[in-house]
Amino acid sequence: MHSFSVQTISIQEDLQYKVITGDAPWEPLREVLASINTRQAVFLVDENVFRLQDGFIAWLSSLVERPVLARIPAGESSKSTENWISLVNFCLEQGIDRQTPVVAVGGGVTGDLAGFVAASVLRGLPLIHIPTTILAMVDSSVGGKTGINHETGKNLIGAFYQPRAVVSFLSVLETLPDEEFISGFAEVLKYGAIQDTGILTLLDGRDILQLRKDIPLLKEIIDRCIKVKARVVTEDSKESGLRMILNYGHTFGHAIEKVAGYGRISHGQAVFAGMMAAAVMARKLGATINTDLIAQHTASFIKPGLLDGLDIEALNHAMRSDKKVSSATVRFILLHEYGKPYLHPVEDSGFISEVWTESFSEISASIS
Ligand SMILES: O=C(O)C(=O)C[C@@H](O)[C@H](O)[C@H](O)COP(=O)(O)O
Repeated sequence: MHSFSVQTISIQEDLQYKVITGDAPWEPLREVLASINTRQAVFLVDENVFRLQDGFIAWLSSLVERPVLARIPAGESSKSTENWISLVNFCLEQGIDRQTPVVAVGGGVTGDLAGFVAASVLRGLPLIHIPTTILAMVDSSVGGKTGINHETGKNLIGAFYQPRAVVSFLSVLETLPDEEFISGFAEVLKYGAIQDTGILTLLDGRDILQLRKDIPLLKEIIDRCIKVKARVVTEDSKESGLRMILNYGHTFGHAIEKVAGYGRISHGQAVFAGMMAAAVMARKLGATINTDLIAQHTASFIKPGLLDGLDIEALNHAMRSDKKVSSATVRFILLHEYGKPYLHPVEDSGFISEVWTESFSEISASIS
């Protein structure tokens, strides 16, 4: 028998990249594109951005000699194998090479799908994220999680694939619909719950939509979220441990999205409900948490009836495909207290069902 060893240090392992936010950071974006030294770029653009920001798209296209653009339909159901292969085909029809960057312009759905296209075409094209929603700016564009959904569950097909840069044009938030603006704040509240509890204090007693008018505070909150994410992903890029805390509310939330049918309940709404359920579970395990710091925002996320009719057995079944599952046991991110998250395995599905029932009742009571 012969054996040989291979030591791999891929560009993805050593990649350090900037996450830039600004009203209109055109110069940093030009520098990123120039560093890739290519005349062509593939822009994969959220259809809502095309509709609401056609001038912005025209400017972006003008940054390269040979831009090619494809639209990505809005909504979580766009994260499908059909759309993935359609975009792969589009890229391969453009005469690209391994230096041709994919530029993802849009929200979380666009970033996840376009990121997975970049990760898979020619075994990896340079990726630049230009997030246009709060959710994408503070969360999905940072950290390299890319992928699409499977009938079994959310984000079950994908890759860890880091971008060359993330460049956020805060000016595009002006046309972001209120519902999308609020949805991204589920991830903002998540960062407050798991690490930067000052974020919860900043939002305490505020209507989230007020922040549309308080730009300095909005910028501070966005930067504080990115700072938390950048630190966690730097410490644990492949989610072997610490990074799981970023999944707070998601074990419940992803099950809600799947059972409701992708797109009926937004990721933000589902994660908000998931954080409420995680707080119920933590309380039942003995934690004393002032849930009002999050619960006070319930009416912004959950409209009456939104969660009605979700079958608890189906929710429990959907959880079993969560990527934090180990040895067939579902594992939750819970809080000892705000800022102190931990990973907790639960084998008793009856206990999980009780948590669903109690949290849906609490949510319903707080919005009736
Ligand atoms: O970046 C991470 O790690 C996260 O878990 C961030 C989440 O907010 C985000 O929604 C992510 O896409 C969910 O990841 P998944 O691995 O649970 O599919």
